[in-house]
Amino acid sequence: MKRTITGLKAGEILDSRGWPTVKVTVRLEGGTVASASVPSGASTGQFEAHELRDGDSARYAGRGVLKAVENIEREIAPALIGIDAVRQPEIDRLMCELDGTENKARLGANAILGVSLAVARASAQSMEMPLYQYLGGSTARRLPVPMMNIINGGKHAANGLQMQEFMIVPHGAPTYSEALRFGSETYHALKGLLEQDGFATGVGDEGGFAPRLKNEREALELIVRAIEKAGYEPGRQIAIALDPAATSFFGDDGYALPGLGPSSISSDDLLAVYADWITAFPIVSIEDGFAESDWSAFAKQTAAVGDRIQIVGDDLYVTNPRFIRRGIDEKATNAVLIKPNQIGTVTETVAAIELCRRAGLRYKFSHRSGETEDDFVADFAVAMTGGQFKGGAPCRGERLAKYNRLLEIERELGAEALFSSPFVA
Ligand SMILES: O=C(O)[C@@H](CO)OP(=O)(O)O
Ligand SMILES: [Mg+2]
Repeated sequence: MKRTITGLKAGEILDSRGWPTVKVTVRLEGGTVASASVPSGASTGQFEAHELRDGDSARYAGRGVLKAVENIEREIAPALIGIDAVRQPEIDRLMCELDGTENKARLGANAILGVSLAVARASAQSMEMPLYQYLGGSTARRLPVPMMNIINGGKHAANGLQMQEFMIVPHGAPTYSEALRFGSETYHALKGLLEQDGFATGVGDEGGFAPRLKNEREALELIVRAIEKAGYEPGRQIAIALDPAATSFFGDDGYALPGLGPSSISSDDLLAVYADWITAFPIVSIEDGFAESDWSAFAKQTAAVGDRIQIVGDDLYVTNPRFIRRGIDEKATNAVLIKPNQIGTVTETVAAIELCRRAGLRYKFSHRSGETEDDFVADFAVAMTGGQFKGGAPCRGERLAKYNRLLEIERELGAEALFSSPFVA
C-alpha cells in the first residue's frame, strides 16, 4: 500500500466555545485522505506547548489561528511531502526541529499537533486499521472508565464555584457501555435535584451543570444524592473525582475559596479540607488539588493519602517528560494527566506515557474544555490502555463524539473488550 504524504492542507474551524482552532487534512499517495482538529484549554498550565494565536484584534478578538494554518501549508507541508506516513516518530521529530523552539512557539503547537494527529489517522486508514489498533497494537482492548464532569466551576463556568470539575466515576459498572449508562442516569438525576431545589440547570464549558451553590462541599453533597437517586451505591458503583485546577484560585495570600471561608487558606489548610472530604465522600481521585508551583503540597498529599486515592498532576506536568521526571523524583503524585495538545505531538505523548509506565504511575487521558467533534483522543486512550478517560458531561456533541466512539470500539471488540476499575473500591 502506498502511503507517502502527497498533500497537507489546513484551515480555521470553530471549537465548542466558539473560538477558532486548526483543522488539518492529509492526503496520501494511494488516495487516502484524513483530517484531524485541535482542542484548546481554558485552565492552561504555564509550561504547556505554545498555542499560536494571531493576535489581530480585528478577528476573533485576537484568537484567530491563520498564522498556524499558514505555517502548516508553507513550512510543514514542504518538509513532510514525500515521507511515508507510517514514520510517525520521524515526522514528529522533523516538525519539532523545523520549529526550533523548546515549546513549539514558532510554528505553534496547534499547527504541529494537528498535523501529527492527521498523519496518524491517515496512516491507520491506509492500512484499513481502526486507529486504536494502529496506535496500540493488535492486543489493545481495554476500554477506559469514563470520568464525567457533571458540575462545572472555576474557569469553565461563571457560577462562583472556584473548583473546576466535579466528576462521577462509574467504575463499578460491568462494562464501558454500562458505565456510560450509570453516568448518564446520574446526570439526569442531578438535573432533577437541581430543578427541585430551585437551581438553574444551565451548563458550563464541559456540559456539566453550573448552579450557583453555596460552596464546593454542597456540590459533593448534591452528587452523592444524585447517585443515590439514580439507584446506585456511592463509592462501590459510582465514585467521585475532582479537578480543582487549583492554580486558578491560588494567589500571593494562598488559596482563595470564598465559599469555604472568608480569607485565603494555606496549602496545609487546603490539604486538611481534602482530607476531610476524602473521609466524608467517596472520592477516588484528585487532580491539580494544588497550584502548579506548589510541588511540596502535592508530595505531602501523596504521602498522606496516595495509598487510598489517586493524586493526579495536570498543570503540574503538562504531559511533559521533563516535569513528570521531577514528579517521580519528588514523589509528587501517583498519576499523570495526559493531554496531547499540552506537549504537541503523538510521539511525545507516547513518550510521556512510557515514562509513567516505567515509574509505576497511573495515567489518565483527557479532552480539553474547548473541544471539536474530533474523536482521536478516544482511540488514543484505548490504544494506551490506561483504563481511565475524562471527557466532560455525557451531553453536547463535542463530548459525545468521544464517549460514543468508545461505544463503537466496545462493540467492535465484542467479547474481547476489557473493562476494569483502576481504583480501589
Ligand atoms: O483542567 C483540565 O483538566 C481541562 C480539561 O478538563 O480543562 P482545560 O482544557 O480548560 O485545561
Ligand atoms: Mg485539569
